Amino acid sequence: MAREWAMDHHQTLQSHLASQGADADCAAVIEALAEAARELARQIAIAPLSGIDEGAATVNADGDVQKALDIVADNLMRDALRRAPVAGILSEEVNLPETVNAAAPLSVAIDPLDGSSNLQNNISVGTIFSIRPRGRDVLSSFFEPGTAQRAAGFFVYGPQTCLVLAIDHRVDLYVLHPTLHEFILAKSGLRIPQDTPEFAINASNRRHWSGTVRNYVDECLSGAAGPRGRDFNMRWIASLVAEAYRILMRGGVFLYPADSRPGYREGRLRLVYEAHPMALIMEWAGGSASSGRARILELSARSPHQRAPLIMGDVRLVRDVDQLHEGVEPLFETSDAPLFARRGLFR
Ligand SMILES: O=P(O)(O)OC[C@H]1O[C@](O)(COP(=O)(O)O)[C@@H](O)[C@@H]1O
Ligand SMILES: [Mg+2]
Ligand SMILES: [Mg+2]
Repeated sequence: MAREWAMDHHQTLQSHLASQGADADCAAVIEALAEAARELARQIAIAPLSGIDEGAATVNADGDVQKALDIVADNLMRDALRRAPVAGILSEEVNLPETVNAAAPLSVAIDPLDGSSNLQNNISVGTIFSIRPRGRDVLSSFFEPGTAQRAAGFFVYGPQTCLVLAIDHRVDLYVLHPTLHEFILAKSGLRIPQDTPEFAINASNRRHWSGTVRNYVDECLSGAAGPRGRDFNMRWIASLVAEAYRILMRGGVFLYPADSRPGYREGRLRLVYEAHPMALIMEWAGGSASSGRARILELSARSPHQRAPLIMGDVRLVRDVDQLHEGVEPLFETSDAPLFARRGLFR
């Protein structure tokens, strides 16, 4: 007999949200996303991942090459959100936020397919989302700090399709049951395991990093004999959702810092639909997320696709990186950049 998750009496996403008294509008948005994710998981499973049949390459608002599945994912997610109580949608794949129903209470920022630059390798990819109250107008919801988020989460399309959901100050894990076709609660109240000596960074960028980041990684690499006094393990999956999932399961720290390459002076990851939702998930699972100089949840974007450095995971490991930044002038980010102010371009 194969082993299965001890799925909590087959409690579905819908029944669990209702039993926990989740806000009805938030629940409707999450359920709409889950429906789209079920279909996206199915399409990923049958699509060519190699890029062979993809036709002409297009680029998104940020200049990233779009894969055919990026477009499929974007259409599925935005179609689903248009049927939910949503005022506006900001998608990685679209230049400007879309207005859906200006009177609706919530707005959603979304990375429809995260990790897609490595899709051809059949690694885990995912969908990241951030649910926020509608601001004075549709645009302004996306320029609030991350503390304004009502809920956030990500789906992983991997060996198992799952949903990690941060809502009402807890983080729950649901797994898509392959025959019931429902997201079933697998664990409520995830907590990041502490003191796991493990870091994740794309070390091929070492020559572009600041001295601070280089110092931190060198200290980890020097192991038990070095200043951190422990042997560290290293991981790099190149898929943010898979890295975040690993941290929730095993602990450790993830870094995508700013570096000196053109276009990377504020890091690679996008603040509103990558760093903000991951930061909420980390904090509500007992961890933290920082840019090295500020708490990610306190940063506001100056433009929809604003980037930010992201260091996330175990509170103590994130604090070690923050401490190395103390008193060191920013090398790449300028301190007058609106990323460091409370509001940005549209105000
Ligand atoms: O290829 P790099 O520079 O290591 O970057 C990997 C990072 O880029 C991303 O793929 C960016 O996300 P998208 O695939 O949504 O653009 C993250 O998932 C991942 O952490
Ligand atoms: Mg992404
Ligand atoms: Mg993406």
